[in-house]
Amino acid sequence: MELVVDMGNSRLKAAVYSDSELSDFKSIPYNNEPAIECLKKQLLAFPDLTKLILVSVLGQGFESSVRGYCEQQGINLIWAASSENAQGVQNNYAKPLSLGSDRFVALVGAKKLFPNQYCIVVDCGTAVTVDALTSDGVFCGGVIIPGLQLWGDSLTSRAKQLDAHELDRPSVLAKDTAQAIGSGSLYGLVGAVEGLCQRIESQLRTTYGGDISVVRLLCGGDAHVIAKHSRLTFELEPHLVLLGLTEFSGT
Ligand SMILES: Nc1ncnc2c1ncn2[C@@H]1O[C@H](COP(=O)(O)OP(=O)(O)OP(=O)(O)O)[C@@H](O)[C@H]1O
Ligand SMILES: CC(C)(CO)[C@@H](O)C(=O)NCCC(=O)O
Ligand SMILES: [K+]
Repeated sequence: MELVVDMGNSRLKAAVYSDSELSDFKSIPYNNEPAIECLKKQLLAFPDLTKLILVSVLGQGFESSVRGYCEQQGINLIWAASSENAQGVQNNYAKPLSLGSDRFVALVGAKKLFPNQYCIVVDCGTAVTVDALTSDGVFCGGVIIPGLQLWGDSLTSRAKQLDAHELDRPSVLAKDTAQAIGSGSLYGLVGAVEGLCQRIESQLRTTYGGDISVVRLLCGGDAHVIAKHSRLTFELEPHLVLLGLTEFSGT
């Protein structure tokens, strides 16, 4: 069987890929463990693993560890990474290889779901990325902002009187500190995502024509909560990166 794995900054996300379907979704925080140990534990749970398709934002040292481990265990590893042009996506970043591989793979996933559409891909993880893709599969650029957890963390780590934030009681008329920070984080991020989508859309219309339609896709750990509170319409695809990884299966 094949496994697709997305090694993010805080969490491992994985799914089994067989018969063109994804199943057995997992999202496991690293907590205080090295990411490689977390990955090894997951792999041990699949003794009949034949192929591992993996994307990582964890750098060169992590990549070497994974390559070494897979070689030692006889696991066929496919390392999905940003490139100038692959899987139907043309990467127009100034330095194409410096684009986060998770962003590239998410764009590949969007291209698979909406092959002939302009797309905006919003990935809501530790960081939030908002990326634009033309109907021809050209990645035209995007932005990076802090993710939901970081909005609150940045305040609680820098302001003495701010010590906690709660995201589960959102109100713009919050009546205690934790609720005020949590609500500010949530509605602030929702507003930021909406504003960025609208700016990108108007730029796409200026460049490619006023009559184009643009699909907005939302993925990542906080996709549901952002979709729930946004007034814009999104295609909710929480596993877009894992879906994008399946396109690397034959490579
Ligand atoms: N099981 C969970 N427990 C707590 N928070 C979660 C959980 N799953 C997702 N989240 C939320 O998801 C966000 C992290 O997103 P996600 O899991 O997509 O990526 P990540 O591994 O943290 O980061 P990256 O963007 O680098 O992939 C956090 O802000 C958190 O609020
Ligand atoms: C932006 C993140 C952290 C999102 O996971 C990741 O894609 C990354 O580390 N990117 C490298 C820098 C870039 O994409 O420009
Ligand atoms: K991610």
